[in-house]
Amino acid sequence: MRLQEIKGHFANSVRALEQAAEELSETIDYCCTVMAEALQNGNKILIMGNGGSAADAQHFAAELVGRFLLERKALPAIALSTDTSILTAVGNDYGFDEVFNRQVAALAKPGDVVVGISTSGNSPNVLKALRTAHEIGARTVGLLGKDGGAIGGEVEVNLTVRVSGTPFVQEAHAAIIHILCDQIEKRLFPAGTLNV
Ligand SMILES: O=C(CO)[C@@H](O)[C@H](O)[C@H](O)[C@H](O)COP(=O)(O)O
Ligand SMILES: [Zn+2]
Repeated sequence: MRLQEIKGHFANSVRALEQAAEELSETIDYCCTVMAEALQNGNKILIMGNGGSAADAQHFAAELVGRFLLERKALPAIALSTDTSILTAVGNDYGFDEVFNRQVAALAKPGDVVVGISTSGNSPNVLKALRTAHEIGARTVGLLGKDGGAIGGEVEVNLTVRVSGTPFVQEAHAAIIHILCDQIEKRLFPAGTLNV
């Protein structure tokens, strides 16, 4: 019974990856172009999400500021889920729906890329911040799940892994983040040295 459950989880995860490969590869390619062009123009990438997606936001920013596989210069990316003083001050004083919005209002510039990660596509704090990003003139990307939710209807680049089950969506998101990092590095640093 337990082994069936374990294998069932793997099977659902594989299905989420297959769905993403089938339906999202072209949009992922376009997303890489948007991000690579922004970085080439001196803009930055801001990334946010709640819970497991907060961890994904940090993971993505770390790969860009540090490195994914290529030895190359640092790339500007900030996870908006990391500063406990900002999160607690803004959450306490203005409410939880403001924790990312306030940071986007402070940091985003026209031409930056603002990425919202949400498995439901409905987290109000992510949606609000993406609306502000759009008003500022930043490009908006949604790394989403299920039916894409409210965020799916508003972002410029919609990467929705159309499966139910938060863990399986998150597992596909992790793969998409690695693909984005890989492609961004290869496009910006074709002569970069490989570190494996
Ligand atoms: O990692 C998980 C579940 O796998 C949770 O921490 C999950 O991320 C949290 O419940 C989030 O608050 C869900 O938000 P969202 O993905 O719907 O925007
Ligand atoms: Zn999780």
